[in-house]
Amino acid sequence: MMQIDLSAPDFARAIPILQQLEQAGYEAYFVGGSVRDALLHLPIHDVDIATSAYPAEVKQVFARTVDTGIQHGTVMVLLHGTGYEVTTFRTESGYQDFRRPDHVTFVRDLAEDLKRRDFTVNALALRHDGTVVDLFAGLSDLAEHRLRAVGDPHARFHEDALRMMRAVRFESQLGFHIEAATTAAIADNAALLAKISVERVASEFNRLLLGHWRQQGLASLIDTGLAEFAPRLAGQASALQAFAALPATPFASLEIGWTLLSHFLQQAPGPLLKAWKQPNALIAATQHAVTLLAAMPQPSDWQLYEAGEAAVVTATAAQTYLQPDFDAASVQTRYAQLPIHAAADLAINGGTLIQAGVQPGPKLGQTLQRLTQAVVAGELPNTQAALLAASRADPC
Ligand SMILES: Nc1ccn([C@@H]2O[C@H](COP(=O)(O)OP(=O)(O)OP(=O)(O)O)[C@@H](O)[C@H]2O)c(=O)n1
Ligand SMILES: [Mg+2]
Repeated sequence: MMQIDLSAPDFARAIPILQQLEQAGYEAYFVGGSVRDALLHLPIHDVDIATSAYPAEVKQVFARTVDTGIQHGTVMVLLHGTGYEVTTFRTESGYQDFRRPDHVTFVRDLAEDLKRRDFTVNALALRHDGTVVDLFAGLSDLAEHRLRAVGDPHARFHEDALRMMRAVRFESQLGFHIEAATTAAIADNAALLAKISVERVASEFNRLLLGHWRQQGLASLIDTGLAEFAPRLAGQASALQAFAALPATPFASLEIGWTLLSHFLQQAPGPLLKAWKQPNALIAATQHAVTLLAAMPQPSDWQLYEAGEAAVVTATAAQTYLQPDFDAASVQTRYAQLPIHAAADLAINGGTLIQAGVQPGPKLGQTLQRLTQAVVAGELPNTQAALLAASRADPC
């Protein structure tokens, strides 16, 4: 049996939980993504623990627990200020909606729990002494960077269709490839993706966009037909192919990814990102960046001013994917050197103009806009005297 190093602080601090469960006569293991990531020498997060103890038994073993998901078998154990999810070994059945089981049954056998998991590399269990339980050749799949469904891939994707998106996300995130039978099952079941909530699909897609092997993840998304069942990607194979063929450099932000996707799909970011239920801040940021990207490679000073700093960073980065010799730094420097960057930087405002005798109303707004443009263009100095003089000379 293979041994792994448990000195990573996240594991080390949780080991007493495994030990206390064993001392009480139960089995307990680290399971899921933390085991996979530790074996890959990647940073680990959310340590999941699985145990043969039933929820009521877990609560008897530990002084401080919180019922976070007791009907699913999960009890949160509080230790040194951290909460650890401890979940009873379970089997699942039903899945009439392709999203979640109708019934979960608590079991005492680790094998029963591991065999309902999605991929072999996610079905490893790690004991407190560092031994790894590997019932489905997950270690050799891990070594070969292979994603393989546990058991029958069709069954796994029928249980939870989101797993198909997880596969392409892991591909992008880990640089693994999906083995043939698993790929074929995704292609056969791609339509089930439509059963999954947009938020869950989007969460996987965003992680795919940010992965270091994005090209591979996108290629599988297209080749398996999954993209046909994702919001606004149906019928867009050639635009997606072009997007997937962008230089492999990872996107430094979601904004860059969505800006380029919107560009290739020729879809306005508003409706595109709303269909994906993305947060309003990401939608607004992408809208500004897409507008500026359309003005690349030579945006005017005014276009840079209107875009604002965040969109300048995003759009210049996006342009380097479209035009490898693009000089992003010089456009960013031009932005930095603009005389003003926001209305608040202007030496006058509406109130100053009214005090100087300009009538309130739409004309006032137009005058302010013209003065702002003149300052941004370097045609007027940003001083109250110069701007007031110019407002008096303003023809309208
Ligand atoms: N649709 C899913 C989601 C999760 N799991 C199982 O539950 C574990 C934990 O799930 P989750 O935290 O969502 O994913 P991780 O694999 O841990 O990956 P990460 O946390 O890095 O996203 C997975 O490893 C897998 O064993 C599963 O079988 N099917
Ligand atoms: Mg996890």
